[in-house]
Amino acid sequence: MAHRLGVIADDFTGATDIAGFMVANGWRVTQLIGHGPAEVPAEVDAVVISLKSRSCPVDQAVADSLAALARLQALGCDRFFFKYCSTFDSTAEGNIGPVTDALLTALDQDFTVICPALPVNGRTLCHGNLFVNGVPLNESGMKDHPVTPMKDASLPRLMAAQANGKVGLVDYQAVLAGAGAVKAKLAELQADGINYAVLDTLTMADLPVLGEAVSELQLVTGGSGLGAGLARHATGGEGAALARELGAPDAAGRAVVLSGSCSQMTNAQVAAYRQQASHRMVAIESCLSDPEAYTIELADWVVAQPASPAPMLYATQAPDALARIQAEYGAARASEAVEGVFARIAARLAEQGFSKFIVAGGETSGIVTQSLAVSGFHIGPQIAPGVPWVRALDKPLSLALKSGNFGDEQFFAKAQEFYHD
Ligand SMILES: Nc1ncnc2c1ncn2[C@@H]1O[C@H](COP(=O)(O)OP(=O)(O)O)[C@@H](O)[C@H]1O
Ligand SMILES: O=C(O)[C@@H](O)C(=O)COP(=O)(O)O
Repeated sequence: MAHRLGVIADDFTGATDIAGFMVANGWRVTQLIGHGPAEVPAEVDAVVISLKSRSCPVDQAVADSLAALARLQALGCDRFFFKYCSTFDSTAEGNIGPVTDALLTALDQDFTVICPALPVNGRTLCHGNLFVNGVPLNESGMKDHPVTPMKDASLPRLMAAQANGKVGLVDYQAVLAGAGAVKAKLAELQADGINYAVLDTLTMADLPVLGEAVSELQLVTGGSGLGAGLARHATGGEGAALARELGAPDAAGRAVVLSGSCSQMTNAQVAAYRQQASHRMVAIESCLSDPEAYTIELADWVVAQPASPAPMLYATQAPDALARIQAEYGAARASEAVEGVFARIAARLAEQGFSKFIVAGGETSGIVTQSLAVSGFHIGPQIAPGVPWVRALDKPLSLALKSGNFGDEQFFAKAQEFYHD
């Protein structure tokens, strides 16, 4: 019987990111949310479960990930992929280390790989250090992330700080030498008692090589690039067009843009879209003081705007403004308040017939998707690398869930070019 890959993704944009890349490389993929259906179509090559475990308490992240593992096993998966961010979003407490350790233990394994690289979006790995568009991770915009500011670029150090095992490296020389050399290096590291092997990666062409080298591991961990590599190695890229068709958005029904990311790229996207469409800023004071009334006010505003281009609500702030807000209200309190208002607005607009939600931000996408109560997604065409349109399995709703730093400045407008009758 063919193998089926089970993917445990630590946030919703990450889940659609890897699902989109696997579909673009020829795999048939179903994405499930929370307690979705107990069965998936027989021909599915991979099942992706979207969690919201990136920045929750460690115990909860571990429990949710183990529950997802059990569910994937029940769905016939026999190999597993822990998907985290291409910028390794985590802290010294976790959650990448503890979740990886728990999954290894549950699978009775002691060895896996670490590969967040996604070269098409500028995430590369060299000598174990993670770069974003050529800049070390800790000098990139990720140093100012509201929830997981990244202060180091060394994956061996970042992993060692939050996991129990030992970290080793498969350096780029081995990757250049091909899948056989990578396999040999992995075997050597494992024999030396290493538990996690960081995989250097500089180009998209490296990913099928790595996909081949790790295809027999019970558990791999990393970003959507490695997912693309596994699918490409398995299929040679055949079958992608058919898989994409299922998830394209319908022209019927209204759309809204909800931006809760404060990343550099989202700031640029919001600035560009402000020139093109009706827009309104979400005020933190009102989110905190009277979220119910504010939700109604903002949703009514959206409904009153012209339908096309889709109106935009944004909480997006530049780093200095965000720092002021966080100093005044507390980072966790402020972000929860903003997320709560976006969740309520999405539910209210769906009740009023909105059928397309273009959402910026991983946490924001998670809360919006939960609030729309969908059980899972068909994966559609990619608007930008790592951002496919997805269509709910059980209701007429389409979503574009954009990771903070993905897409170019015209992303919000581009997303609206994919509708079909
Ligand atoms: N104006 C704001 N004030 C405080 N927190 C905010 C503001 N805007 C957004 N946030 C919070 O910042 C976090 C951004 O995370 P996320 O949605 O994952 O975006 P990204 O993908 O860029 O990481 C969310 O929890 C969001 O609610
Ligand atoms: O791997 C990635 O970069 C994305 O899939 C992702 O997880 C990004 O997270 P957010 O920036 O929080 O959306």
